[in-house]
Amino acid sequence: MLHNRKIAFIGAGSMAEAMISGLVQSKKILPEQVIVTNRSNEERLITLENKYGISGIKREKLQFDQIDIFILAMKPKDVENALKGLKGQIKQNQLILSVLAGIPTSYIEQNLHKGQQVVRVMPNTSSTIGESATAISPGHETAAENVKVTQELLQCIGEVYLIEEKDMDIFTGLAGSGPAYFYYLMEHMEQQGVIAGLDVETTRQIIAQTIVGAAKMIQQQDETPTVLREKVTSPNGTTAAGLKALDEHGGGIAISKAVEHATKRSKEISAKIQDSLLVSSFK
Ligand SMILES: NC(=O)C1=CN([C@@H]2O[C@H](COP(=O)(O)OP(=O)(O)OC[C@H]3O[C@@H](n4cnc5c(N)ncnc54)[C@H](OP(=O)(O)O)[C@@H]3O)[C@@H](O)[C@H]2O)C=CC1
Ligand SMILES: O=C(O)[C@@H]1CCC=N1
Repeated sequence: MLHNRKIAFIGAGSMAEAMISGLVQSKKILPEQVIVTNRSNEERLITLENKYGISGIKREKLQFDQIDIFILAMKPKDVENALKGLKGQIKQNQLILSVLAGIPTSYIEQNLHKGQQVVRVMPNTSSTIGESATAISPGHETAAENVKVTQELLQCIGEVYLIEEKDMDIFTGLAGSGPAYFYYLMEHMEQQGVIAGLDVETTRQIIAQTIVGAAKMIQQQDETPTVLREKVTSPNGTTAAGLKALDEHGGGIAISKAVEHATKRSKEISAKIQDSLLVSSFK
């Protein structure tokens, strides 16, 4: 299904690079199939071109009619301008994927051609190594075949979950932003290893292996996190002391709040963009 399809990233930042890296590494997508463009940073296009063997093309030189799938990868604040520029260049039968947090498919549909097929997707930066947890949610006009194409494409960068669009905010709070919570946790664990006299590189690898092991236990053993946590925790042992400190310092609440606030921010971005659409429809 993906054979020979041309994929163009509109936006060349962190998320575009993570996806490009995963797609090319998967070998299911050839570098020749991938094009990336941005607003103005030509040096960035050259860097991506050299690193991944794809084509970095200035926007004005992009042959829009040669593209099968566009992936919108700019910040939400830039989407209005980006869509204005795109509308005059694309056709109704070209598939649009959007990775933008908080931007509903309806907003993109209303700013492109009538009948434009749009799929909202939420990958994370682990796409870089083919380990993303990615959600997809098709818009109203999107044919089943294009949902399959999207699934097949994004399976190249990790696991894909087909969800209802109303669940995109919580998915973003859990998985889109999720890697950052684990890196934050790792930063704090690492500090303690170094304070205790370990070298930073060794500490980092020990923590990474500990997290990989715990994640694989959840994936491979039919046990809940609670049961697995209890198995680590000996009465009056080291883990009990660590968990007591986590509880006393609000560790559990802090993690819940991180997910809650990221989810809330995704909803706020949606509300803001929908308000702006409402205002412009009254102009
Ligand atoms: N980073 C992450 O972990 C994740 C991000 N996302 C989503 O991905 C999107 C991009 O995020 P991220 O990669 O971090 O952002 P970056 O700031 O790293 O990159 C944004 C890119 O968009 C380009 N751009 C801005 N306006 C336009 C335009 N009108 N036409 C073409 N390109 C344009 C910029 O080009 P230039 O530099 O030339 O201005 C830049 O290349 C966001 O919407 C975010 O919600 C989703 C999941 C995870
Ligand atoms: O921070 C952000 O808004 C983006 C969306 C999910 C991860 N990064």
